[in-house]
Amino acid sequence: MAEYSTYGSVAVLQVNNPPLNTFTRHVLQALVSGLERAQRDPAVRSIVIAGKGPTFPAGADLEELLGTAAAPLLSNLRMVDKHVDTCQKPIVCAIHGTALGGGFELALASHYRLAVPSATLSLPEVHLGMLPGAGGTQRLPRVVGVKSAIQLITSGQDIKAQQALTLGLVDKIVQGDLLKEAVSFARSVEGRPLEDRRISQRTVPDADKVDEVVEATRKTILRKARGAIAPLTCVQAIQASVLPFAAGMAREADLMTYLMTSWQAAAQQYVFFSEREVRQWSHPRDKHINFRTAKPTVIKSVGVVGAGTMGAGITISLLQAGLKVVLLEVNKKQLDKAIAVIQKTLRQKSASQKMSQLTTTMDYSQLSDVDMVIEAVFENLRLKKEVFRKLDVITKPQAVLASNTSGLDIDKIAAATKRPDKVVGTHFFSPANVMRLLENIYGKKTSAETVATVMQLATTIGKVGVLVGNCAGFVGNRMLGPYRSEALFLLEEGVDPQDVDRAIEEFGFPMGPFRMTDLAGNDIGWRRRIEARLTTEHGPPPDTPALYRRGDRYCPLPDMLCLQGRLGQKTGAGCMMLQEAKDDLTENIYIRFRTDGSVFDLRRLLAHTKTLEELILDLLFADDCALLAHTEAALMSHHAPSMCNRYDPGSRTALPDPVVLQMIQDYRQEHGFKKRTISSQEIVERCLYSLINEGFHVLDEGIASRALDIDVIYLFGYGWPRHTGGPMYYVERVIGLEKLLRSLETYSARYPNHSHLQPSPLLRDMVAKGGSLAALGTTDSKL
Ligand SMILES: CCCCCCCCCCCCC[C@H](O)CC(=O)SCCNC(=O)CCNC(=O)[C@H](O)C(C)(C)COP(=O)(O)OP(=O)(O)OC[C@H]1O[C@@H](n2cnc3c(N)ncnc32)[C@H](O)[C@@H]1OP(=O)(O)O
Repeated sequence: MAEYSTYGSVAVLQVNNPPLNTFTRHVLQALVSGLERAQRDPAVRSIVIAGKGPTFPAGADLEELLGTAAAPLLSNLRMVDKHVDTCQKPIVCAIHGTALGGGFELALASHYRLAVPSATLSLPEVHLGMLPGAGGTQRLPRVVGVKSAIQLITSGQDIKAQQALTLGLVDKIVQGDLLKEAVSFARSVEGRPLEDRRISQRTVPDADKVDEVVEATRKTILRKARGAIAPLTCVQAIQASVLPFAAGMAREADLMTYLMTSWQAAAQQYVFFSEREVRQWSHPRDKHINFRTAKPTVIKSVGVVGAGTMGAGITISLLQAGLKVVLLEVNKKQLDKAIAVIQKTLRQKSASQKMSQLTTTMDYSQLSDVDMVIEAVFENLRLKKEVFRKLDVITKPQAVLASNTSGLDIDKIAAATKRPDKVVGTHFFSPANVMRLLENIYGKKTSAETVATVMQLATTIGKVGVLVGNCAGFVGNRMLGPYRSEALFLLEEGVDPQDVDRAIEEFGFPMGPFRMTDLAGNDIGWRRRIEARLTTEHGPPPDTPALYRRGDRYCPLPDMLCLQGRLGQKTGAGCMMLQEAKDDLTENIYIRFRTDGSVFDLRRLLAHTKTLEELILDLLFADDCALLAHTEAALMSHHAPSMCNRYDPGSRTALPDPVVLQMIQDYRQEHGFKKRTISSQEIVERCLYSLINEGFHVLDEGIASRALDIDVIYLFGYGWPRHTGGPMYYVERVIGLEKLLRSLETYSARYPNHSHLQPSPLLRDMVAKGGSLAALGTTDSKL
C-alpha cells in the first residue's frame, strides 16, 4: 500500500495501489505509519513520497469517498496532510503521471515538489461536484493567488509540469530517473529551515484584492456553471484562504460537507463512472455477446467517404489517434477544402506529422486495402445504399463498413451489401473531432466482432462509445422527437420561442430547442418529414387536417418557416456557400464567442482579411467548438434567415424576431388557439418528461440496454447538464419515478392526442413494483 525503504538518510514512501494509486483509507493509514516511522528514526533526515507504477496518486478513491468508508478515509487523509505539513524533516514529493485531487493536495502540503516533464497536476474535484477538500482551496491561492486559483479550481484544468514550474507549484523539473533525483535532492536539503517551505504559513499574494476578484469572476462562473453548485462553492472556499490557515481549513471542511452531501455531487460521480462503464457493453438483445466475449478486429487503416464537415471531423479524429486514413471525396473542390481544414486543425494541435498518415483521393479503388470504411455522405438512404454497394465490391471482404448516420435504417443500408454482418452504424456528433459521443448502432445481422470493433474504435479515438439498437433516430434523436414536439405545441398554446429556450437553458442546457434548431438547420427535420410524407415541399399533403397527422397532434409551424426560406441553418454547401454569402453581405453579422460572450462584427473582421472563406476557416477551427456553433449560426442566419432569432448589433443574446412572433400570432388566431400564460415549470416538464418517457420506451424495446447508456448519450451528445446526472438518473434520483408517472398522467389526460405523453408501460410497471432504473441490465456495476 505504501512501501517503506531507506537510502542512507532518506526514507522513501512509495504509494502502491494499482492502477492509479488512489487513496483508500488503508493506503492513507499506511502513509501515516510510514511517516511516523520516518519521524521516529533518528537516522532518517529527509523523506521522499512517490507513486509506484504509472503515476503519483490520482486522488481519493471515489468508491470509498462515496460509500460507507468515507469517514475513515477523510479523517486519514487529513491526518496524512497534517503529518506532512508539520513534519520537522523535509518532505519531497516526486511527481510523475497524474497528481490529481488529494494527490496534488498531498504534494502541496509537502515542503518540496519535483516533477518529470510529462507529469500533469490538477484539482478536478469540481467535475465531481466537490471541492479540493484536503487543503487545496487554501494552499493553491497561497502560491498562485486568488485569481489564478479560482480559474484553476473552478475549471479543474490540467496543469502541465512546465506550467506548474512557472506558477511556482513545483520546484524543479527532473529529466532523468525521478526517484534517484528525488533522493539526492532530499539529501541536499536536509537540515535546512522549513518554515518558509510550508505553504500553509504563507500569505495569499493578492489578498487585498480578494473581494474585487471574486466579484469580477462571479458572473462568468455562474453562467458557465449552468445550475451546478460546486463552482461557486469552490470560490467561497478560496475566498477564505485570506483568513488564518486554520480558519480557512475549517471553512473548506464545512463547504466540502455541504457539497459532498448534495445530490449534485452524487450525480456527477455517477457521470464519472458511467462514462467508463459504457465501455463494458453488452448486446441489448443478447447478454452473452459483450465486451468480454466479443473480440474486435484490429483496425490500422480507415477509409472515410465524404469530405463534408462530418467527414473532415471524423478524419481529424482518426489521424489524431494515429490511424492511417484514406479520405475519398468525388468533388475536387470539396476535397481541397477539407484538406485545408484538416491541415489547419492538426497544425493547431501541434500534430502536423499526422498529415503523413492521410491519403486523399477521388477514386474508390484506393479503398481496396483499408481495414474499415466510415461513410459520411449526405443523409439520404438512396445515396448511402449506392455507396455501400460500391464499397462492398471494392473493399477487402473482411473490412468493416460503417455508416455515419443520425437516424437512417442500418438494416436497409446493410442489405445493399453481401456482408451485412460487417455493416454497422457509427453516429458521430458535430463537430466530429470535438464532440465526445459516438453512438454505435448494430443491425439485425451485425456480428459480435463488428460491434466489438466499433466499440474499440471509440476508445482508440478518445470517444465515449455507446452501443444501441436500430430504430428511427436511434436513442438520442428518437428521444429528441417528443421534446421538440412539445416545444412546438407550447408555441401554439401561448409561449414565444425565447420563453421555451429560456426555461430549458435555466434548467442547464447550453441551448434551448429553438436556438438549437436555428443552429442545426430547420430543413433537416423538414426533409425527414417530407420523406415520412408528413408534409410536402409545397405545403401540407392534400386532404390532411392542418394540425393532425396519423391521429397525433402535429404542429406545421416549422414546415411553414421552411416554406418561407427561414431555414436558420447551413444547407450542406459548407464554405462554398459561405463564399457566395460574401457577395450579399450588406448588413452587419455578429459572431458571438461562447468562451467570453464577446461579439464581433463579421464585416469589420472581414475588412482585415482576404476572403470570407479564409476568415471562416480561421474561426471554425480556433480551438473552441462553441465558436464554431455561433459562427455558423450567425452566418447562416444571414444567408437564410434564422428560424426564430436575430442577433442585433452589440447584443449578446439571441433576440426574438418580430416577423416570427407575428407569424405565430397569426397562426394561433387562424387555428383558434387561445394564448395562455404557461409557467417555466410546465415548459420544462412537458419538454423533458416526454423525452424521458421515450427513454423508457427505448429501454423497454431493448434499443438501449441500460439507463446509464441513455444518460451518457445525452450528457456527451446533447448538452444535458452534467450536474443532474443525465435524463434517466435525474428522473429516478431527483424527481422520482412516481412523480414522473403522475405528471405524465396529468398531461396526457389534458392532451390525449399527444401520444408521447402517455406513460410508458415500463414506467408504470416500475412504479407499481418498486423497480429501479439503476438495476436494469447492469452487471458488475460500481454505481
Ligand atoms: C460526509 C461529509 C464529510 C465532510 C468532511 C470534510 C473533510 C474534507 C476532506 C476531504 C478530502 C477530499 C480529498 C480530495 O480533495 C478529493 C479527491 O481527491 S476526489 C478525486 C480526485 N481525482 C480525480 O477526480 C481523478 C479521476 N480520475 C481520472 O481523471 C482518470 O481516471 C485518470 C486518473 C486521469 C486516469 O485516466 P485513464 O488512464 O483514462 O483511466 P480511467 O479513467 O479509465 O481509470 C481507470 C480505472 O480507474 C478508475 N478510477 C479512476 N479514478 C478513480 C478514483 N479517483 N477513484 C476510484 N476509481 C477511479 C476508473 O473508474 C477506471 O475503472 P474501470 O473502468 O477500469 O473499472
